[in-house]
Amino acid sequence: MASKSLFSLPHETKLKAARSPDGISGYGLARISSFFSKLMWSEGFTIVGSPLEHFQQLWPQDYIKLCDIIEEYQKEMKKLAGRLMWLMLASLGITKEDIKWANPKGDLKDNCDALQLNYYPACPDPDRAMGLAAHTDSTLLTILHQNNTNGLQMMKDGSGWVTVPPVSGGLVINVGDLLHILSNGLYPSVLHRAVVNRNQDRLSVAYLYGPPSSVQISPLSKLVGPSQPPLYRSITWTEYLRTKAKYFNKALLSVKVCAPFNGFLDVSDHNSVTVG
Ligand SMILES: O=C(O)CCC(=O)C(=O)O
Ligand SMILES: [Fe+2]
Repeated sequence: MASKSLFSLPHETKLKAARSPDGISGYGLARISSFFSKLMWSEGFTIVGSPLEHFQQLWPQDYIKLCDIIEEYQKEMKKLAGRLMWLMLASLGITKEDIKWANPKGDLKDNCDALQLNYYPACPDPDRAMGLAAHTDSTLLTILHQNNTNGLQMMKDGSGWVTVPPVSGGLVINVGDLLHILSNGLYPSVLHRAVVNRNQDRLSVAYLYGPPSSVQISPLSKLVGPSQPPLYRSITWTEYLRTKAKYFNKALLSVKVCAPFNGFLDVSDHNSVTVG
Protein backbone atom coordinates (compact mmCIF):
# COMPACT_ATOMS: atom_id res chain seq x y z
CA MET A 1 0.00 0.00 0.00
CA ALA A 2 0.88 3.70 0.22
CA SER A 3 3.40 2.99 2.96
CA LYS A 4 5.52 0.66 0.84
CA SER A 5 5.66 3.10 -2.07
CA LEU A 6 6.54 5.89 0.33
CA PHE A 7 9.55 4.26 1.95
CA SER A 8 10.89 2.96 -1.38
CA LEU A 9 11.17 6.49 -2.77
CA PRO A 10 14.72 7.86 -3.16
CA HIS A 11 16.05 9.45 0.01
CA GLU A 12 16.11 12.97 -1.52
CA THR A 13 12.44 12.67 -2.46
CA LYS A 14 11.47 11.54 1.04
CA LEU A 15 13.31 14.52 2.48
CA LYS A 16 10.95 16.81 0.56
CA ALA A 17 8.30 15.71 3.06
CA ALA A 18 10.59 15.82 6.10
CA ARG A 19 9.04 16.58 9.46
CA SER A 20 10.00 20.13 10.41
CA PRO A 21 11.94 20.47 13.70
CA ASP A 22 8.88 21.74 15.59
CA GLY A 23 6.31 19.87 13.49
CA ILE A 24 4.41 16.64 14.04
CA SER A 25 3.67 15.36 10.54
CA GLY A 26 6.06 14.12 7.92
CA TYR A 27 9.04 11.90 7.22
CA GLY A 28 11.77 11.36 9.80
CA LEU A 29 13.17 9.26 12.59
CA ALA A 30 10.85 7.38 14.91
CA ARG A 31 8.96 9.77 17.17
CA ILE A 32 10.63 8.35 20.26
CA SER A 33 14.15 8.47 18.88
CA SER A 34 14.94 11.73 20.66
CA PHE A 35 14.94 9.85 23.99
CA PHE A 36 17.83 7.60 23.05
CA SER A 37 21.47 8.25 22.48
CA LYS A 38 21.68 5.57 19.76
CA LEU A 39 19.94 5.74 16.42
CA MET A 40 17.23 3.19 15.76
CA TRP A 41 17.15 1.04 12.63
CA SER A 42 13.96 2.50 11.23
CA GLU A 43 12.34 5.29 9.29
CA GLY A 44 8.98 6.83 10.12
CA PHE A 45 6.27 8.96 8.62
CA THR A 46 3.65 10.60 10.83
CA ILE A 47 0.29 11.74 9.49
CA VAL A 48 -1.96 14.01 11.52
CA GLY A 49 -5.06 15.12 9.63
CA SER A 50 -4.67 15.16 5.87
CA PRO A 51 -1.41 13.97 4.28
CA LEU A 52 -2.19 16.07 1.20
CA GLU A 53 0.58 18.64 1.42
CA HIS A 54 3.34 16.13 2.04
CA PHE A 55 2.04 13.62 -0.49
CA GLN A 56 1.95 16.33 -3.13
CA GLN A 57 5.70 16.74 -2.62
CA LEU A 58 6.30 12.99 -2.82
CA TRP A 59 4.07 12.05 -5.74
CA PRO A 60 3.24 15.15 -7.81
CA GLN A 61 1.20 12.95 -10.23
CA ASP A 62 -0.45 10.34 -8.01
CA TYR A 63 -0.96 11.99 -4.67
CA ILE A 64 -4.76 12.15 -4.74
CA LYS A 65 -5.18 8.38 -5.02
CA LEU A 66 -2.74 7.78 -2.17
CA CYS A 67 -4.31 10.46 0.02
CA ASP A 68 -7.69 8.83 -0.50
CA ILE A 69 -6.31 5.46 0.62
CA ILE A 70 -4.84 6.99 3.79
CA GLU A 71 -7.96 8.99 4.61
CA GLU A 72 -10.19 5.96 4.10
CA TYR A 73 -7.90 3.91 6.36
CA GLN A 74 -7.98 6.61 9.08
CA LYS A 75 -11.78 6.76 8.88
CA GLU A 76 -12.20 3.00 9.25
CA MET A 77 -9.64 2.81 12.06
CA LYS A 78 -11.38 5.59 13.96
CA LYS A 79 -14.67 3.65 13.80
CA LEU A 80 -12.98 0.43 14.86
CA ALA A 81 -11.04 2.07 17.71
CA GLY A 82 -14.24 3.67 19.03
CA ARG A 83 -16.10 0.35 18.96
CA LEU A 84 -13.26 -1.47 20.67
CA MET A 85 -12.91 1.16 23.36
CA TRP A 86 -16.62 1.03 24.21
CA LEU A 87 -16.61 -2.77 24.28
CA MET A 88 -13.63 -2.75 26.63
CA LEU A 89 -15.21 -0.14 28.87
CA ALA A 90 -18.57 -1.94 28.79
CA SER A 91 -16.84 -4.99 30.23
CA LEU A 92 -16.05 -2.80 33.26
CA GLY A 93 -19.66 -1.63 33.53
CA ILE A 94 -19.02 1.75 31.90
CA THR A 95 -21.67 3.20 29.59
CA LYS A 96 -21.55 6.13 27.18
CA GLU A 97 -23.26 8.38 29.75
CA ASP A 98 -20.30 7.91 32.08
CA ILE A 99 -17.95 9.73 29.73
CA LYS A 100 -18.79 13.40 29.39
CA TRP A 101 -16.55 13.97 26.37
CA ALA A 102 -18.44 11.43 24.26
CA ASN A 103 -21.71 12.25 22.52
CA PRO A 104 -24.75 9.96 22.98
CA LYS A 105 -23.84 7.93 19.87
CA GLY A 106 -20.50 7.23 21.50
CA ASP A 107 -18.38 9.27 19.11
CA LEU A 108 -15.64 11.11 20.87
CA LYS A 109 -16.28 14.76 20.09
CA ASP A 110 -13.25 16.22 18.30
CA ASN A 111 -11.05 13.35 19.31
CA CYS A 112 -7.43 13.40 18.19
CA ASP A 113 -5.69 10.71 16.25
CA ALA A 114 -2.66 10.10 14.06
CA LEU A 115 -1.22 7.50 11.73
CA GLN A 116 2.37 6.40 12.19
CA LEU A 117 4.00 4.52 9.31
CA ASN A 118 7.14 2.61 10.30
CA TYR A 119 9.74 1.03 8.05
CA TYR A 120 12.48 -1.29 9.31
CA PRO A 121 14.93 -2.19 6.53
CA ALA A 122 16.62 -5.60 6.71
CA CYS A 123 19.61 -5.24 9.00
CA PRO A 124 22.97 -7.00 8.47
CA ASP A 125 23.60 -7.27 12.23
CA PRO A 126 20.16 -7.47 13.88
CA ASP A 127 21.47 -8.35 17.34
CA ARG A 128 23.25 -5.03 17.54
CA ALA A 129 20.36 -2.83 16.42
CA MET A 130 16.85 -1.99 17.59
CA GLY A 131 14.00 -1.02 15.26
CA LEU A 132 11.97 0.82 17.85
CA ALA A 133 12.99 0.94 21.51
CA ALA A 134 10.70 -0.29 24.27
CA HIS A 135 7.84 2.10 25.01
CA THR A 136 4.17 2.30 25.85
CA ASP A 137 1.89 4.33 23.57
CA SER A 138 0.44 7.56 24.95
CA THR A 139 -2.92 6.81 23.36
CA LEU A 140 -6.21 5.36 24.53
CA LEU A 141 -5.73 2.55 22.03
CA THR A 142 -3.39 1.84 19.15
CA ILE A 143 -4.39 -0.36 16.22
CA LEU A 144 -1.34 -1.85 14.56
CA HIS A 145 -1.02 -3.48 11.18
CA GLN A 146 2.25 -5.30 10.46
CA ASN A 147 3.36 -6.81 7.17
CA ASN A 148 4.23 -10.50 7.11
CA THR A 149 7.54 -10.09 8.96
CA ASN A 150 8.14 -10.74 12.66
CA GLY A 151 9.44 -7.83 14.70
CA LEU A 152 6.87 -6.69 17.24
CA GLN A 153 7.54 -7.88 20.78
CA MET A 154 5.62 -7.21 23.96
CA MET A 155 6.71 -7.49 27.56
CA LYS A 156 4.75 -10.21 29.31
CA ASP A 157 4.89 -10.56 33.08
CA GLY A 158 6.93 -13.59 33.97
CA SER A 159 7.93 -14.42 30.37
CA GLY A 160 9.94 -11.38 29.25
CA TRP A 161 9.83 -10.26 25.62
CA VAL A 162 7.33 -12.25 23.58
CA THR A 163 7.07 -11.99 19.78
CA VAL A 164 3.66 -11.02 18.44
CA PRO A 165 3.70 -12.72 15.02
CA PRO A 166 1.80 -11.09 12.17
CA VAL A 167 -1.47 -12.81 11.33
CA SER A 168 -2.63 -12.34 7.77
CA GLY A 169 -5.57 -9.90 7.78
CA GLY A 170 -5.21 -9.43 11.54
CA LEU A 171 -4.57 -6.29 13.56
CA VAL A 172 -2.86 -5.88 16.93
CA ILE A 173 -4.60 -3.74 19.54
CA ASN A 174 -2.37 -2.08 22.13
CA VAL A 175 -3.79 -0.48 25.24
CA GLY A 176 -2.22 2.95 25.68
CA ASP A 177 -1.42 4.98 28.80
CA LEU A 178 -4.61 7.04 28.66
CA LEU A 179 -6.88 3.99 28.79
CA HIS A 180 -4.67 2.78 31.62
CA ILE A 181 -5.44 6.01 33.52
CA LEU A 182 -9.15 6.04 32.56
CA SER A 183 -9.62 2.45 33.72
CA ASN A 184 -7.65 3.13 36.92
CA GLY A 185 -5.10 0.53 35.87
CA LEU A 186 -7.63 -2.23 35.06
CA TYR A 187 -6.48 -2.13 31.43
CA PRO A 188 -2.70 -1.74 31.80
CA SER A 189 -0.82 -0.20 28.90
CA VAL A 190 1.56 -2.59 27.20
CA LEU A 191 5.32 -2.17 26.94
CA HIS A 192 6.40 -3.09 23.42
CA ARG A 193 9.27 -2.71 20.97
CA ALA A 194 10.21 -3.63 17.40
CA VAL A 195 13.28 -5.71 16.66
CA VAL A 196 14.88 -5.96 13.21
CA ASN A 197 15.46 -8.78 10.83
CA ARG A 198 18.48 -9.93 8.84
CA ASN A 199 16.70 -10.81 5.61
CA GLN A 200 13.42 -9.03 5.30
CA ASP A 201 12.23 -5.45 5.36
CA ARG A 202 9.38 -4.86 7.74
CA LEU A 203 6.54 -2.33 7.60
CA SER A 204 3.99 -1.44 10.24
CA VAL A 205 1.17 1.08 10.40
CA ALA A 206 0.04 2.29 13.82
CA TYR A 207 -3.26 4.11 14.18
CA LEU A 208 -3.00 6.19 17.35
CA TYR A 209 -6.38 6.88 18.91
CA GLY A 210 -6.69 9.56 21.57
CA PRO A 211 -9.35 11.68 23.26
CA PRO A 212 -9.99 15.35 22.46
CA SER A 213 -6.67 16.94 23.33
CA SER A 214 -7.89 19.26 26.08
CA VAL A 215 -10.35 17.12 28.09
CA GLN A 216 -9.26 15.99 31.53
CA ILE A 217 -8.64 12.25 31.61
CA SER A 218 -8.87 10.67 35.05
CA PRO A 219 -9.92 7.33 36.53
CA LEU A 220 -13.66 6.91 35.86
CA SER A 221 -15.71 7.62 38.98
CA LYS A 222 -17.56 4.28 38.65
CA LEU A 223 -14.22 2.48 38.94
CA VAL A 224 -13.08 4.18 42.12
CA GLY A 225 -14.38 3.94 45.65
CA PRO A 226 -13.21 3.52 49.21
CA SER A 227 -11.54 0.22 48.42
CA GLN A 228 -10.18 1.35 45.02
CA PRO A 229 -8.81 4.85 45.35
CA PRO A 230 -7.98 6.71 42.11
CA LEU A 231 -4.43 5.80 41.21
CA TYR A 232 -3.80 8.68 38.80
CA ARG A 233 -4.42 12.40 38.83
CA SER A 234 -6.33 13.93 35.95
CA ILE A 235 -4.42 15.12 32.92
CA THR A 236 -5.20 16.19 29.35
CA TRP A 237 -3.70 14.39 26.37
CA THR A 238 -1.69 17.49 25.51
CA GLU A 239 -0.27 17.63 29.03
CA TYR A 240 0.41 13.91 29.00
CA LEU A 241 2.38 14.15 25.75
CA ARG A 242 4.46 16.89 27.34
CA THR A 243 4.99 14.72 30.40
CA LYS A 244 5.97 11.82 28.17
CA ALA A 245 8.44 14.04 26.35
CA LYS A 246 10.06 14.83 29.67
CA TYR A 247 9.92 11.52 31.52
CA PHE A 248 9.30 8.98 28.71
CA ASN A 249 8.71 5.49 30.19
CA LYS A 250 8.30 6.99 33.66
CA ALA A 251 5.50 9.35 32.53
CA LEU A 252 2.69 7.14 33.84
CA LEU A 253 4.44 6.83 37.19
CA SER A 254 4.83 10.59 37.31
CA VAL A 255 1.04 11.12 37.21
CA LYS A 256 0.42 8.46 39.82
CA VAL A 257 -1.16 9.72 43.01
CA CYS A 258 1.29 9.41 45.92
CA ALA A 259 4.18 8.53 43.63
CA PRO A 260 7.41 8.51 45.61
CA PHE A 261 8.97 11.94 45.48
CA ASN A 262 12.58 11.05 45.10
CA GLY A 263 14.69 9.12 42.75
CA PHE A 264 12.17 7.88 40.20
CA LEU A 265 12.60 10.49 37.54
CA ASP A 266 15.61 10.79 35.34
CA VAL A 267 15.35 13.86 33.21
CA SER A 268 18.83 13.80 31.80
CA ASP A 269 18.33 12.82 28.17
CA HIS A 270 14.85 13.82 27.10
CA ASN A 271 13.63 16.52 24.83
CA SER A 272 10.46 16.29 22.81
CA VAL A 273 7.87 13.89 21.52
CA THR A 274 4.60 14.49 19.78
CA VAL A 275 2.17 11.63 19.39
CA GLY A 276 2.05 7.97 20.23
O1 LIG B 1 6.47 -1.65 14.32
C1 LIG B 1 5.86 -2.10 15.28
O2 LIG B 1 5.46 -3.26 15.32
C2 LIG B 1 5.59 -1.23 16.48
C3 LIG B 1 5.26 0.19 16.14
C4 LIG B 1 4.93 0.99 17.35
O3 LIG B 1 4.98 0.51 18.45
C5 LIG B 1 4.52 2.41 17.24
O4 LIG B 1 4.53 2.98 16.14
O5 LIG B 1 4.19 3.00 18.30
FE1 LIG C 1 4.06 1.74 19.95
